Amino acid sequence: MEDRTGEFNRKLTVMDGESRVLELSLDDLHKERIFWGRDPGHNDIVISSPAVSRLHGKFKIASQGILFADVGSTNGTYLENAAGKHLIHKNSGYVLLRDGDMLRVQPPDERQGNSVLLLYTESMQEGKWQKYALPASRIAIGRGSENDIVLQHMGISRKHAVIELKVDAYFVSDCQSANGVLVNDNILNGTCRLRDKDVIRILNSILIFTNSGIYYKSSQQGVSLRVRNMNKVVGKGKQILHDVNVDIDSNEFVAIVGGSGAGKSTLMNAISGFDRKRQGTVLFSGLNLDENFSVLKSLIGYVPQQDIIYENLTLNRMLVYTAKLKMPKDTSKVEIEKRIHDVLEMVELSEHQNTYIRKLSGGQKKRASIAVELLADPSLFFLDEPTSGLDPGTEKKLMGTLSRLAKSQGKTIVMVTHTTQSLDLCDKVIFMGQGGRVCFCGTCQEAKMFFDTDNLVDIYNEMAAQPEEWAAQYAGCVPLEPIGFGEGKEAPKKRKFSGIRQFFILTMRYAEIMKNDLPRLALLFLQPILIALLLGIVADDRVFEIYESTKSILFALSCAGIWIGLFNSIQEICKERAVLKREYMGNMKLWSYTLSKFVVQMVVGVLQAAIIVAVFGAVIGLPEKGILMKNSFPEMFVTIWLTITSSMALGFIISAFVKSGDKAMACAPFVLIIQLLFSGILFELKGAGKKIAYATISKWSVESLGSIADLNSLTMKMQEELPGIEHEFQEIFEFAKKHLLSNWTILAAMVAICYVITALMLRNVAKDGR
Ligand SMILES: Nc1ncnc2c1ncn2[C@@H]1O[C@H](COP(=O)(O)OP(=O)(O)OP(=O)(O)O)[C@@H](O)[C@H]1O
Repeated sequence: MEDRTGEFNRKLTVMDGESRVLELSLDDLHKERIFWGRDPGHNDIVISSPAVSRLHGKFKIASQGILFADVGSTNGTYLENAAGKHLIHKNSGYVLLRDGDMLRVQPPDERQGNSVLLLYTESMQEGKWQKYALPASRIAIGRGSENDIVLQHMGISRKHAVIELKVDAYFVSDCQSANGVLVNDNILNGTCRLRDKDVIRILNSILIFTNSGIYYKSSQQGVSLRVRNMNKVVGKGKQILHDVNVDIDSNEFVAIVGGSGAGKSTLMNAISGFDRKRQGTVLFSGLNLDENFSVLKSLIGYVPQQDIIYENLTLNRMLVYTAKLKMPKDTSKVEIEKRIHDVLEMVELSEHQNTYIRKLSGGQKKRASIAVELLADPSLFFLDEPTSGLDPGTEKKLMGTLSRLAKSQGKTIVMVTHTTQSLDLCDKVIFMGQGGRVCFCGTCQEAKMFFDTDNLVDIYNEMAAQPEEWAAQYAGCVPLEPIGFGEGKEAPKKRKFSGIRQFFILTMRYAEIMKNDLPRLALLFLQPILIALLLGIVADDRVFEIYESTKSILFALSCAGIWIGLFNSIQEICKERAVLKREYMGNMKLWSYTLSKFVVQMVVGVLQAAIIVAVFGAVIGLPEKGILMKNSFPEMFVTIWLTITSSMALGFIISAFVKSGDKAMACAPFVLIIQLLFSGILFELKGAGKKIAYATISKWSVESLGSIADLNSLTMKMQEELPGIEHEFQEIFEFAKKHLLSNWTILAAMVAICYVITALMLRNVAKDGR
C-alpha cells in the first residue's frame, strides 16, 4: 500500500575478510536486484574473502522492504538477529530483512578467520562509523567523556561496558549498566569472549568488534512495530480487538482514530506492551516485545489521558525528580540540568520551568506530561488522547510539536485521538471501527481514496455503519509479511533498579509536594491545636482525679488522633493514581513508593502528636507521672503518635483501594464508627464484638492512655456518693511497664501490617486498566 523507498536510508555495512569496512546505501544503487560475491565481473558488491563464493547472494528491493536470498553459495549465509541464527541456503528462498539484521558468511573452520559480516540498517539519521584501533589492554565504553569510546544517549550509563584483553582474547563486560548490553542480539550477563565481527549494541549505538579495531556509530531513530493477529477478549467472550495487523515504521508519527468505544485505547495499550492480556505478536524492531518487555520498556514512553505530573511542584522540580528516578544513577547534576533544558525546549515550555504545575494551562500540562516522558529519551512514544480538552489552536500546536519530535528527535510516536483537523501531520492513520477492527491503515490521502471521500468526518460515519465490511475490505488488500523470526527468544533479565535509592528520591519528592501545599499544611497542623482547644472546652476540671471524666476525655483524645491520622492519608494515593500507574509501568518499586508515603506521614504525625499533646497538656493537663518516666508527656506523645500513625496506615489502605478522593472521604465515617463502637469504652463488648475490638486502633490507644493516667487509681463518681464502694481493678488500664509496651507494640504491628497490605493492593492500582 505504501512505498517507503527514499524515505529511509537503507544501508548495508560490509566488513570483508580483512575487516575493511564498506558502507553503502542500497537505494542509491538504483537497482531492483543487487548481487554480491567474490567475482568482480558479476557482482554489484564485491566482497573479498575465501569464505564468500564467486556468486554468493542477492538483495531484492521490493515494496515491502529489502529481501535477501542466497544464490547457491558454498558456505551458505547466516541470518542473525534477536531470534537467533538461521542458515540461509539456496532453497530457503527470499527472507525479509529487518533493521539491524546481520548476514554472516563463515568459513567451515572459524579459526581460519576471514568471516564476513553484512549489517543491514534502516535509519533516517545515522552517524558515521568511527574506529578505535586495537590492540589495547582495556577499552572503557560509556556516556562519560573519560571513556575511550564515548556514546551519547541519556540511557547509557556513565561507565557502561568495558572490553579487556585477557591473555590472547578480548572479553566484554557489562559494568552493571542501567540498560544493558547486547552481543549479537543476546543479552550480556556478566562477561563474554568476543570473536571477530561480533556486534555489540548499547541502546542506540552499534559497535562491531574486529581483530584490528572496534567500529562504532550511533543512530538517532525510533523503533519499528509489527503487530500481528492481535485479538483481545474480555468478560464473557466480548471481543474488543479483532485480528489486528499493522506495521509502524521508525520515526513515524501515527494516529489511531475512530468512534467512541471503537477500541483505540485498547489497541494502544496492547501494542505498547503494557497490556499483555491479549493474543498476538508485537515485534519491537524485530524483538518480541512481550518476551523482552522488562528490558524494552525503558525505551518506551507512555503518556496516559490523565496528566502524570504533581500539581504542587514547579515544572523544573517535577522534571528533576523524574530524571533522578528514570536516568542511570551515575547521571551528574549538570547532565540532568542539560537534559531538562533540552526537553523543555522540545516541548516549548522553557519559560515556564519555575511555574507551579497547578498554574499551567491544560495544553501546557499536557506538554509537561510529555516532557516527563521525554526525559529518558524513549525511542517509542505512546500518547492517549493528548489533544482532548484543548482548543483548536493549542491542539494544532501540540500536533506540530509531536510531528517535529518524530522527525527531529528520531522518535516513533503513536497517539490516540478524536481530532480530524491536524491528521495531515501524521505519517500514518489507523482507523478503528467498532469491535476493535482496523478498517484502514495508511496516510490520510490514501484513506480518502480508500473510503472514497474527501472528508475525514465521513470516514467516521462509514466505519460506524459498516465496521466489519471495511475491515474485511482493508484486510483483503494489504499484503503482510509473516514475522516468524521474532518469536521464541529467551527472555532477558530485568533491569536492576535500587529500591533504596528510589525510596530516598520518592521521599524527598513527597516531602517537597507537601511543603508546597501550604493550605493543606496549615490544615494539618491547625487541626490538632483546634481539637485540643475544643477538648479543653468540654473537659470538666477534675480530669486526672475522677475516673469517668478522665476516661471520657482520654477516649476523645484517642478518637482525635485516629481522625487526624486518617485525614492525613486517606486521599494521598488515590489522587495520584495516574502518576503512580505510569511510574509503576516504568520501574518504580511499590514498596519504595509506599514506604516513602509512610515515612513522610510518620514525620508529619510526630509534629501533630507533639502539638496536640502539648496543647492538651496546657489546657487540660497531663497525668502527674508516667509509667516509664517521671514526666508523662513522652508516653502520652508516643501513644498519640502511634495512634495517628496506625490510623494513617489504615487510611493508606483505603486510599489504595478506592479510585477517587471523594470515595475515600466517603469511607472515613464508616472507619471512625467502627473505632467508636468497638473501642470497648462506649459499650461493654461480648462475643464477636470483643474479637473485632482486637483489630481496632481505638482499643489499644485508649487502653494505653488509660494506663498512663492510672485510671484504676482514680476515684469513681459513685465512690464520692457511696465511699464504701470499691473501684474494681481493670487489667486493661494496668499501670505497668509491660502492659504499656505491649499495647504500643500492637499499634506498631498494625502499622507494619497496613504497610504490607497497602503495597500489595497497589499492585492492582498500578495494573488496572480502567
Ligand atoms: N476490561 C474491559 N472489560 C470490558 N469491556 C472493556 C474492557 N476494556 C475495554 N472494554 C470495552 O472495549 C471497548 C473499547 O474500549 P476503548 O476504551 O479501547 O475505546 P476507545 O475507542 O478508546 O473509546 P473512547 O474514545 O471513548 O475513549 C469499549 O466498548 C469498552 O467498554
